[in-house]
Amino acid sequence: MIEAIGLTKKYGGKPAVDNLSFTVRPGIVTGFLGPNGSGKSTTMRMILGLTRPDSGTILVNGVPFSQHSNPLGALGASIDAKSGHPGRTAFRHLQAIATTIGIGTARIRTVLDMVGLSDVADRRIGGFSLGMSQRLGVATALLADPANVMFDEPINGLDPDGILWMRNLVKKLAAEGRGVLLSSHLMSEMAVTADHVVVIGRGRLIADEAISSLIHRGKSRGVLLRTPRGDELGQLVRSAGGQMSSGPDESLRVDGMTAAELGDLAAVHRIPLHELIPVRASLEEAFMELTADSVTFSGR
Ligand SMILES: Nc1ncnc2c1ncn2[C@@H]1O[C@H](COP(=O)(O)OP(=O)(O)OP(=O)(O)O)[C@@H](O)[C@H]1O
Repeated sequence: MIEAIGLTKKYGGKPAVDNLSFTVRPGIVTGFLGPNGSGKSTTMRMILGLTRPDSGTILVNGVPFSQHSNPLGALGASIDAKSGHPGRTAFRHLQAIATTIGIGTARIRTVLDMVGLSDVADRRIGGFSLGMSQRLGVATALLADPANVMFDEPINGLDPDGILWMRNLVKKLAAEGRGVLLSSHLMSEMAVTADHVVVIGRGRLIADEAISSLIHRGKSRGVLLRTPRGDELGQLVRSAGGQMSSGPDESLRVDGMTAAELGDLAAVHRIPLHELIPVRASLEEAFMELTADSVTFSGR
C-alpha cells in the first residue's frame, strides 16, 4: 500500500503538486493519469524520496520509504527508462544494484527472464531501444520482489506486443497481491489495464475512483433508438419534454429522457422499439471533460 497525504510541491512559487492525497491499494492496478505537466512525475519522485515535498507525507506499507530497512523490497520503481551506465551490460546493471542489497545471481536471471531480456543480458544497455530499456527498468524494479511497484509511463516506446506484455505483467503483479501504480497520459490504455484511477490536473486531485464508475461521469450522448413509428414516438417524446433528432445510420436520437423513460413511454402507447441504446461519452472523452480546465499549452 502506498499512501500520499496532502502532498504539495512548488517550483518558483507555482504548485506542481497541490495538496494531493490518494492511496494505492494492494491487489489492484491503480492508474495515475493527467495531462502533460500535471505533476505525475513530481509525485512519483516524491514517493521515492528523490524530490522533497514542501508539505505532506508519503507512507509505503505504513512507513516512510526512507525508513524501510529494505526499501527496494517495499517499493520497486522504474521512473526513468534510460537510467543506468550505458557501457554496462544488462546483467552487470542489475548486478550492481543486486549486490548492494544482498541479492544473488539466480534472482537476476529470474527477473531478466520475466521481462524477456535473457537473450540480450550480455549486451551493453547504451545500445538498447526505448522498449528494451523499459523492460530493464521493470526488471530492476522487481529485483527485490517488492510489495509495491510503480512505473512511470511504462508503455512508452513499446511495440504492440510489448504493450500487451506490459499489461499482462502489471495485472499479474497486482493479482499476486502487490500495490501497483502506473502513470500514463492515455486514458485508453488505463481503461484496459487499471482497475482504479487517480486523475490529476495542475497538481490537484480531479478523480479517485474505479474505472467502471468513471465511465458514468461521461456526459450523456442521448439515447439511440429504432422504431417503425418514429413520427408518433417523436410527438410523445416532445410532449414528455424530450427532443428527438436523427441519429447515425438512420437511427433516431432522443435527448432529455433516459432509456428507461423512453422504453416505458413506447410500451404505454404500444409502439414497437427495435433498438434502444443509451450512449455515454467514452472513457477518453470522460477524461478530456474531467481535465479540460487543467490542460495548459503555454505552461503555467
Ligand atoms: N525540477 C523542476 N524545476 C522546475 N519546475 C519543474 C521541475 N519539475 C517539474 N516542474 C514543473 O512542474 C510541473 C509538473 O511537472 P511533472 O513533470 O511532474 O508533470 P507530469 O504530469 O509528469 O508531465 P509529463 O507527462 O509531461 O511528464 C510542470 O509545470 C513542470 O514544468
